Amino acid sequence: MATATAAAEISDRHPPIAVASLPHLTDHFPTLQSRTNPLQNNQFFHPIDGFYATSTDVVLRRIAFDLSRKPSPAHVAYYRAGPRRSVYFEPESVRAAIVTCGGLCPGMNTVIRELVVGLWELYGVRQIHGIVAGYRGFYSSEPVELSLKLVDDWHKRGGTALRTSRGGFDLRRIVDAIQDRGFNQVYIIGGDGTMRGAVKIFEEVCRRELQVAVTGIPKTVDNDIGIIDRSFGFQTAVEMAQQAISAAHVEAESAVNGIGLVKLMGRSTGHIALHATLSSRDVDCCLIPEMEFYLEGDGGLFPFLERRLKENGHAVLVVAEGAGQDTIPRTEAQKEERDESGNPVFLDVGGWLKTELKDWWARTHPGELFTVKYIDPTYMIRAVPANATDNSYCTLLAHSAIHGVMAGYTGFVSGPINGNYSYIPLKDVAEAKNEVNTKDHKWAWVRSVTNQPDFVETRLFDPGNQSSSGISS
Ligand SMILES: Nc1ncnc2c1ncn2[C@@H]1O[C@H](COP(=O)(O)OP(=O)(O)O)[C@@H](O)[C@H]1O
Ligand SMILES: O=P(O)(O)OC[C@H]1O[C@](O)(COP(=O)(O)O)[C@@H](O)[C@@H]1O
Ligand SMILES: [Mg+2]
Repeated sequence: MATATAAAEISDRHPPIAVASLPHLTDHFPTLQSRTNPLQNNQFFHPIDGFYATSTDVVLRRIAFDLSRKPSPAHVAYYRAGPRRSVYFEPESVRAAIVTCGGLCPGMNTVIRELVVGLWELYGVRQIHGIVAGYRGFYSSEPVELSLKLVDDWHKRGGTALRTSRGGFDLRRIVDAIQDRGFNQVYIIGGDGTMRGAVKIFEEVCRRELQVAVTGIPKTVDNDIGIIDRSFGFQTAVEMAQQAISAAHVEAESAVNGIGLVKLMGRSTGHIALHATLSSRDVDCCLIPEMEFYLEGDGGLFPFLERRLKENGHAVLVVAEGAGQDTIPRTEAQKEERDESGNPVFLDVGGWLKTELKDWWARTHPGELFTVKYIDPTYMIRAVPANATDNSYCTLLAHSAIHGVMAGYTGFVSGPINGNYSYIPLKDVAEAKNEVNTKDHKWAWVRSVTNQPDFVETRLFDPGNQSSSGISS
């Protein structure tokens, strides 16, 4: 059969699998003794064949390929997350520290709770400490003792019960505190900035030859962290974003020439705006940081909105906070402004658009009714408890992290890759970005749902404008 031949040819060309190696405590402590995983004697687990993940269980990073293209030199794969048959910690000797850093994200409390529950129930660990208010908490406050009882209902609460902050990353003092307090497992929950900090902590721990496992649990409401499928809390945030879009839609369609304008989170990536647009279907135009746009002239935002107002009487516009930042006029001082973590401070693209829209309408349609209702649900979409899907995701994430640490891995992150929980080198995650690819199918879906201009090629495809496009028949 032709297909069998094709399959044979393909397997001949099948590139080798390159497994991303993970740092392990035995790299620095080769004589460290392993012991049987206490799960073996846990009354709630009956380890059967396949229960323990082994070093040959891997997850492929990419699962979609174009067979007609030259194969890449190797498939990249990551170790599958899960309990290992042997562990490198005696439960009684574990002193775990958990810290949350950066902005809020639905599910942070669930991750903390499940780290405590997993360590306590699965592995019998009792010394679990919460670091208060982000990285600075390592050296500026007393840790809180965490117990099953204390964290019992934390998964129902938004925010982080440990509190969080930006800035305050003092590497020497943080690692001094880890050393002085005798922490040997450090669980760091945070976004891209936090992960970059975690890499430095891991490297310093190695440099000082401390027997400490460091793991990162990626938290980012706007899904800007690469390699993993998505971050926890993202789905919850998209659901909340949709409520804002619905409200904007109601306001817009109840007005005469009404524009509903919603600003959503997304500093450098427009995933929340994109997903909320795709699922809401009320959106006429979605603006994201990965795509430049312009307001007036052929193919611009305003002529497009004018057409929509003429056709439908209203329009809904969704804009990610990082969109248009290069277009909004700003002073030299504003250009330099940074938050405590060093992130650039953005100007309010929603407020700016609202003003520009009003000016444009007053200029071009004097005396005609026009309304812009601007909704900025920024903190509402992230300060809520996680939904059911995100809650179970947080649980698996936390337990995966614990299994990896107990097995002696360090300098790693757990996260789902193509739906399978995996262990990824921390450094790779800290460096990987997850931007919206405006050239791929997902963005094409957005454009097919909204029919919005692409702000680049519109004139080329406008049949009424062929002379200026250079297209000849
Ligand atoms: N490059 C970096 N090196 C070390 N620490 C960093 C770095 N970037 C950010 N941090 C620290 O990580 C923490 C969170 O960073 P931030 O950017 O505010 O949030 P997020 O982790 O959610 O992106 C802060 O304490 C900040 O000082
Ligand atoms: O006012 P804050 O707490 O600095 O938070 C605002 C920022 O936090 C975020 O929600 C998330 O950012 P991080 O992932 O870097 O924490 C951004 O989208 C937003 O600009
Ligand atoms: Mg960030």
